[in-house]
Amino acid sequence: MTALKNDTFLRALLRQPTDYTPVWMMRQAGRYLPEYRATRKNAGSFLSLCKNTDFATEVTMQPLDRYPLDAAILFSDILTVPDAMGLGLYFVEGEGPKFERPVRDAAAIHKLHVPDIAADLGYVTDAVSQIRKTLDGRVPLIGFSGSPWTLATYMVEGQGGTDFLTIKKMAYAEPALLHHLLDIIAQTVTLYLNAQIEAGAQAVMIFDSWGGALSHNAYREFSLAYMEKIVAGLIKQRDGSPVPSIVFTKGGALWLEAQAAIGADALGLDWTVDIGEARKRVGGQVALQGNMDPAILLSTPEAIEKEVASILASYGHGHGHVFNLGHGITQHTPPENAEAMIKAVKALSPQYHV
Ligand SMILES: Cc1c2[nH]c(c1CCC(=O)O)Cc1[nH]c(c(CCC(=O)O)c1C)Cc1[nH]c(c(CCC(=O)O)c1C)Cc1[nH]c(c(C)c1CCC(=O)O)C2
Repeated sequence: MTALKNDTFLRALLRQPTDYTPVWMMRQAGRYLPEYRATRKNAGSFLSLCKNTDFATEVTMQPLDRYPLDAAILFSDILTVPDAMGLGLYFVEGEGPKFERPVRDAAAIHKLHVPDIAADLGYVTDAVSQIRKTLDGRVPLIGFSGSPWTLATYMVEGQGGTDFLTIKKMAYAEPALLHHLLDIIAQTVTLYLNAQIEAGAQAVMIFDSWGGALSHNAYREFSLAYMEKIVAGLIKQRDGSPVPSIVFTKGGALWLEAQAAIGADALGLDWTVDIGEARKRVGGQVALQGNMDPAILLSTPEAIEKEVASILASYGHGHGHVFNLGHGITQHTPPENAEAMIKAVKALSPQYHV
């Protein structure tokens, strides 16, 4: 494989010196880009974009061809994992992801097993290999998965964005049953991330999008403990290079100290926390990724530059910061506003690295 021409992102995750603060955006390949909407139309649906290697590669590259980003992220979805477990993923336009066969009781959960990654998720690792070839060392490729807790919320509730009462009732009334489910998912996610690493992923991110819905104690028991197991099970690249890991609990900024102790290299931050404060709390242990409110990208280039300057200044001098949004970019973002953010990071960050 070609040597990396730009390893700024990987160095920042390992808190090594860089010349500037690297930047990428969660959901950087997506509906805010007209070229994404065109490819999606050709593919017919979002899932056929994910399942076709050429389409997945094409949309992964689209934001990189437009902007000077420092990382690529595999185009896929966290819900490929429960789909591979047989739950029947589908998308309803305007309503988001759903499952035909949610697992709500002991009978359904006891029927689940760890899928055969090569057979059932081979389309994902094929995409990883093809994207690596297409990138040709331009920037590193991020592989990803959902956290066991976040995947379990979709599997038990049957859809996202609910009040989580079905799964929370299970957590409090039948904790052993939920632990059994989380354990199967954690085993699957470990194998899945390692298969992505074998196929060429150079960093991995675990999206715990719904961890913030848990209580202080339940978060540790039902979400963080499983992410800790996964991180401990991750392998290195074929050539022995480390694969930095990023753990992102949306709504989890109150618990950064606990997150910093699980062995991941970096923590993702949403916009509810001041990044300078977060650095004071955990910066000696982990790199930090974040944390601009994606809604700021709906404003003006001037407002965007001001916010970029404020986040960079708050993190301050030194290494270990990866600039990103605090959650995925929204589909209503004007592409030129994303460009204004990326350019501002490139222009304003070198002063913090001298
Ligand atoms: C919770 C979650 C999901 N998927 C994901 C998460 C975790 C991150 C988060 O909290 O947002 C992760 C994800 N989903 C997608 C990526 C691709 C890589 C990237 O560019 O970051 C990643 C990393 C593509 C996608 N995943 C999805 C889209 C939009 C699909 C489309 O083209 O219609 C994209 C680009 C679909 C999806 N998939 C999911 C949701 C809630 C939706 C949105 C549904 C909607 O808005 O209609 C589940």
